[in-house]
Amino acid sequence: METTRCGVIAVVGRPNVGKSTLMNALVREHLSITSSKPQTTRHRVLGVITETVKNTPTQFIFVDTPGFQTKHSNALNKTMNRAVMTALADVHAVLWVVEQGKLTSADTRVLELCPQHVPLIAVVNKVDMLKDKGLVLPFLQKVADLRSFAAVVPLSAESALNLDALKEALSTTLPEQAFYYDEDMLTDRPEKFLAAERIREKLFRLVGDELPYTCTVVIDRFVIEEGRRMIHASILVDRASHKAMIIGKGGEKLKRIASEARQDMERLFDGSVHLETWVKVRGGWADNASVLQTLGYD
Ligand SMILES: Nc1nc2c(ncn2[C@@H]2O[C@H](COP(=O)(O)OP(=O)(O)OP(=O)(O)O)[C@@H](O)[C@H]2O)c(=O)[nH]1
Repeated sequence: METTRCGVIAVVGRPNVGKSTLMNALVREHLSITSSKPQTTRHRVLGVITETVKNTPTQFIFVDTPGFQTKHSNALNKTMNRAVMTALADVHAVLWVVEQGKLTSADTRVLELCPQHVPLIAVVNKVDMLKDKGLVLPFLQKVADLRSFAAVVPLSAESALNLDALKEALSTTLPEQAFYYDEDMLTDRPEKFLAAERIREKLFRLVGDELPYTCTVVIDRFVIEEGRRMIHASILVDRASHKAMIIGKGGEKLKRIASEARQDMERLFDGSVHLETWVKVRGGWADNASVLQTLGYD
């Protein structure tokens, strides 16, 4: 039988270093949502890609994780931190992502959580931002000195620069074993989840920095009628003032959020989508563990 490699890889790092952008670039699909606001990622999302690397068919199963939180300690953040720890407990390799030129105590704290017995690769992201590429070398050395890494790989997730080098380094750390999933599998998440995430991404991107990170999206209805996905979604916010912020003047903002989210969904699902969205006020949900469970934060 032909040799194959397959493994689960956790993508960890402090908020905003580009973990979700990296996973999307690696699987070449916009699966995990991204924005310039820290804490965009709240759930574990699997991204799967199967391809031949160094003549060996290899299945990479990436687990994108929320950025590890050290600043706030509400129930939502505790749940997110637990998701990071769970992701790390049972993997074949770990990608620890940092931003070029910036090594903070939050980065090293995440590094300390990475298990010693699992191959660890340091990814130095956002190298496209460097005008003088020579500057990256001392930074790579600084990172390499922190621990015995299987590799230290500089790249740009956004510009898809040096991703092949990462896949090559990563593939050799994965065990020789049969694939876990079909070769065309992309994610373990259902369409309903991906739909809610698309809306949440637009919220993060289109509503200004004043948008409280506690707002969330719930899909109330998701049915397929004559090949068309009919989706009803509620955006849950803490206060009436947040609701006004999202709806915008004359409803313009909400219209744009829904329209851009619908277009993304049509691309992702490869089919027509009818989307209706409402904004509802539900106070204090980010601090309420049982509400979090109802909303699917596992
Ligand atoms: N210039 C540049 N920006 C990047 C790159 N990768 C990611 N970014 C930007 O960095 C920001 C954060 O990216 P995300 O992928 O959401 O980061 P994350 O680590 O998943 O963030 P959390 O969800 O907070 O944990 C976004 O504005 C991205 O566009 C890169 O290679 N180059």
